[in-house]
Amino acid sequence: MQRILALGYALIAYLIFFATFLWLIAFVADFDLGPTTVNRAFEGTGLGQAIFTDLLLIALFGMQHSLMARPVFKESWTKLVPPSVERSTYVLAASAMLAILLGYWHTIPGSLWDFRGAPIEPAIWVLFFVGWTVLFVSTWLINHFELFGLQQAWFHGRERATPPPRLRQPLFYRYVRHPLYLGFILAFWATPHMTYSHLLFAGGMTVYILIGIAHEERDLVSYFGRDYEEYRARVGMLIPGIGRRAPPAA
Ligand SMILES: C[S@@+](CC[C@H](N)C(=O)[O-])C[C@H]1O[C@@H](n2cnc3c(N)ncnc32)[C@H](O)[C@@H]1O
Repeated sequence: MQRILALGYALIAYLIFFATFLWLIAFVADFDLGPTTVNRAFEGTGLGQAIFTDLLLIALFGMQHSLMARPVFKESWTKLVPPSVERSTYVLAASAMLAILLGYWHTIPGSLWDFRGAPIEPAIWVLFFVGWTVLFVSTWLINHFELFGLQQAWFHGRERATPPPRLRQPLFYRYVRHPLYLGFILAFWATPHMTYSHLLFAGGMTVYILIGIAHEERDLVSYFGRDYEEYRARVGMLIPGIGRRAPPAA
């Protein structure tokens, strides 16, 4: 019974995440499909309050992600949450924080560029969708079901131990160490209409991604050791060949 509950919980967490993620895509694209978009959210507050609120929302989102993903945090809270649904609980918390970010976003008036209707507009949309595609494919290259907590609950249900994570370097991972984050960055910046609202979102999230990479790589080095250090010395961070780190001492 407990195993079926764990699997049901993992599935619900996955579906909630999926729905929130679709909202994120529509939000960034400024498609009126979800409750808000980057340019059609809260209005009417002063500029200072809007910027402060948006930066606070991004910071809260980043803190939840960074804190809950750390091994030391996982170690302590798996005393409360069963390990089989630890990742699903993370996914659920991340979806809640994302929904808060998108739902309470404050629109900022004005724009930096506007290529809507210009010949370059289709190329920008292609880049936008390439970003989401790279991101989605990268989840499968890492391990889609493990990333979203389904594998852990499934293995628990079948009374099998979850296999330990492996250092993966297929396809995009041969050229950059963080293709999934690169996909986010492309999708956030490739817009035909860069409003100041969108600029704050893209800029704030990019800064968070760079901070997240530093934390993630620290954990990857401590888990995979020399293998990750060698990978990091050979492969660029977000752009091929750029952001390689000094090789480990022999
Ligand atoms: C949201 S994914 C992002 C992966 C990667 N940073 C990227 O942008 O493609 C984060 C998880 O992937 C894991 N991870 C990152 N790089 C990995 C690799 N090369 N092989 C296996 N797992 C990796 C991290 O330990 C973390 O649990």
